[in-house]
Amino acid sequence: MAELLDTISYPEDLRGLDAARLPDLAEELRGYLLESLSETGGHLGANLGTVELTLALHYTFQTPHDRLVWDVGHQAYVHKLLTGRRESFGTIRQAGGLSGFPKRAESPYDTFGVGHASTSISAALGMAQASAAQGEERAVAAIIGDGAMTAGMAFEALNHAGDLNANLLVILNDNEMSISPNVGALSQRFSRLIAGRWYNRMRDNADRALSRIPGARDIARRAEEHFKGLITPGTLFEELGFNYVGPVDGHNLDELLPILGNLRGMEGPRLLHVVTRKGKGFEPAENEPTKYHGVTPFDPATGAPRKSGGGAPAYTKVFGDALIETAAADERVTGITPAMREGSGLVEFEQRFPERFFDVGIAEQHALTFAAGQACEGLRPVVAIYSTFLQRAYDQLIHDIAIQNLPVVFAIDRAGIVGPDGPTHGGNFDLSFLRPVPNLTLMTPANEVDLRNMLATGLALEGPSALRYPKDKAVGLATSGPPSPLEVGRAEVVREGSGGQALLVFGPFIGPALEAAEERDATVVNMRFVKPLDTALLTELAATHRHLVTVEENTLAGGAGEAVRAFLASLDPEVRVTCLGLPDAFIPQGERTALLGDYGLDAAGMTAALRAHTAPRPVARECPQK
Ligand SMILES: Cc1ncc(C[n+]2csc(CCOP(=O)(O)OP(=O)(O)O)c2C)c(N)n1
Ligand SMILES: CC(=O)[C@@H](O)[C@H](O)COP(=O)(O)O
Ligand SMILES: [Mg+2]
Repeated sequence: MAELLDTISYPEDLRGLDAARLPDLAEELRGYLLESLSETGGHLGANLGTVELTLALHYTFQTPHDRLVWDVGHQAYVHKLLTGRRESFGTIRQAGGLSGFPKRAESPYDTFGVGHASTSISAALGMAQASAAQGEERAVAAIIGDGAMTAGMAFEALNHAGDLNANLLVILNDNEMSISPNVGALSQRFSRLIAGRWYNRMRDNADRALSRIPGARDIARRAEEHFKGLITPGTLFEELGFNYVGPVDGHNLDELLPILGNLRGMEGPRLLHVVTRKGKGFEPAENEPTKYHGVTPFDPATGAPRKSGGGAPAYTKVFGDALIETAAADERVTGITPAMREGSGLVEFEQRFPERFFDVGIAEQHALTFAAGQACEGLRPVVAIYSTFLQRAYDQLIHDIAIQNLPVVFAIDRAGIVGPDGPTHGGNFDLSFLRPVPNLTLMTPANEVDLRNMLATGLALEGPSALRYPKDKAVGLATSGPPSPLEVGRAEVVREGSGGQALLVFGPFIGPALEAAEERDATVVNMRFVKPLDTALLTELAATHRHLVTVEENTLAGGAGEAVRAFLASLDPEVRVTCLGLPDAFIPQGERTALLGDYGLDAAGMTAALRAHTAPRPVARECPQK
């Protein structure tokens, strides 16, 4: 039952409640989250951990006039439930449904579109500065987790906020977790502080004792500030110009409400350090916060997933196993992840090679240049990174790695369509932004055997390389034998056809391509390398094939198909090239297989492309006479 929650559609309804009712509402929200997400899946742990904080924020801040900017935004489901989206909450992360992250187009309460970490303070600072410049009286708060606080961008923003002396509240939601347990020196200091709650009790006891001695409290306060500086990171924030308050219990509304009420009215940069528990109120999630960071539909009674895995391993696991095999054979190999140990398949690698595993936190730029430094000293670093998050370190890839031609291997996961996470997490662009980079070898495995061999290929190169693969199960081939290097720039003819047409696939499309090739007796080629292209094979094909269809799970703009088309245009303009890939758009959220079909990246789409060959060539439009 959620009789209180049923009365709340918007924050003004919430603010009409007596504060004493809020703990009951918190419990109803937790029950609602568990029930709904047990059906749909989603980011469970972080949302259970921010129930009270979200209530307190919408209760004390005059939203939407006041601005709340969520960092990453995966923890903003309660925010959505309280801002007019309870009825549609069951559609979250599904095609046509609510986004899993705050999205400006979705609600005026969603002040900034997020999904990638560590942007909230910058955006909130921009809003605070603009509001002040326009004479708008409004409170602005960024809510950032301890994981997101490990990114350099967060400190760039703190530094600037202190410089501007901006009216900005930063709320650090510290649950000692990223997706994995949080990493970094700052996180360790936070943990000691939280563990050191004795610090607060000791201070309160001393305060009471000294209050009876005139003047003693001032001396003690100064001593305390010094002492606090010795053991709390609050000093770090205070050095950046922030008034640090905390740590406070992020589940205690009696603490949160007055503190947020006071901080809202204060001026200048303030930072409230809030301590929460990821997964709060649901024992399985409290006990295994990493496992319950992102969940598929589950049994709310036990937390067990409704559907078990099974079938061929995901490419992520194929990569993780191959990295272990290559590292076992070559002690120079290291594995580096920017805070995505589980998602990138490195859990077992860390267990096998703890001294060669590096989780650098949410710090993609640092991850790449750290790898560059390792490579300078003869190591063979492998950076395991999602395509979408690699976007954040593009300059490091070019400037620190490619220009110096350093042997860093990029194992790019979640390439192409990601599904429920939607546009902010799409891996649509990596072929386009990597192809122009000199010195870089760019590979698209078509199956698990290719993936293993391409890892070995990259590790054998003296310069940078990248292999990219989707969030999907592998095709299920036997992977006997150790990963072994391929001949760089050589494609694999999978089917010899005599119909004068060919399907050239970049990635795991051989199955649907073979299906589509039957009807017209088309040739099927596993291209394997986007860079360098197998131009010798393309030259050979062009002599006997008058229509080539390229297939890639990447935006067409600047993609692999364009490389093929450019080469053939220079060779024989009469050869027709049809490119299948993603449009010039951000791919919406939805179910991955359905989305692949929507864009013709399946057997039906390839068949249609081959059939179109008989269609008359589009007549070039007459250029209008000047
Ligand atoms: C730039 C970037 N890198 C990685 C991620 C993947 N990611 C999503 S949430 C998360 C952990 C965030 O930890 P924290 O900010 O502490 O939030 P919590 O889940 O603990 O509430 C990570 C690494 C991301 N969203 N953005
Ligand atoms: C919020 C965030 O960025 C991550 O939790 C991301 O959703 C993980 O994606 P996967 O579920 O594909 O690992
Ligand atoms: Mg955290």
